[in-house]
Amino acid sequence: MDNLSIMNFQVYLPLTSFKSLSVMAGLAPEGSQFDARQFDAKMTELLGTEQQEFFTSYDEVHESFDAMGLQENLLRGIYAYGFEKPSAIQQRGIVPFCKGLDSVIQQAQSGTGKATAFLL
Ligand SMILES: Nc1ncnc2c1ncn2[C@@H]1O[C@H](COP(=O)(O)OP(=O)(O)OP(=O)(O)O)[C@@H](O)[C@H]1O
Repeated sequence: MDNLSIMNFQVYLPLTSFKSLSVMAGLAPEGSQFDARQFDAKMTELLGTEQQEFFTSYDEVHESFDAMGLQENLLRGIYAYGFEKPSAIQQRGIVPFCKGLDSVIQQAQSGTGKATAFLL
């Protein structure tokens, strides 16, 4: 099985997805330091701002580190470390991170380069 067939594709969440987290806030266990009212107030404040733009999927695939438009010194570090080609999840996840999207969620089998993508 290759990396692609086991990958659950990344989803980019808009801030509006915090609505569901706000519902979860009511589930904080007794004695928890978590203050659901403060959380709800913060989310209401965030949701009141203009945060309309979001993606539910992301189609761009960068098959080489060169094609990702990374900073020169980062690129040199990657090659100096011995990485020649990004893994499947890296081909899809590094650039959206760099673009500063609100949330990037990726899921893939152990050892496929998730932590490395996050660190880059
Ligand atoms: N593009 C690449 N080329 C070569 N080696 C790589 C590349 N990306 C990651 N690696 C190496 O593969 C190994 C696994 O990478 P990493 O820890 O990022 O995977 P992971 O998906 O986060 O694993 P886990 O789910 O077990 O934490 C590490 O030794 C890492 O240095």
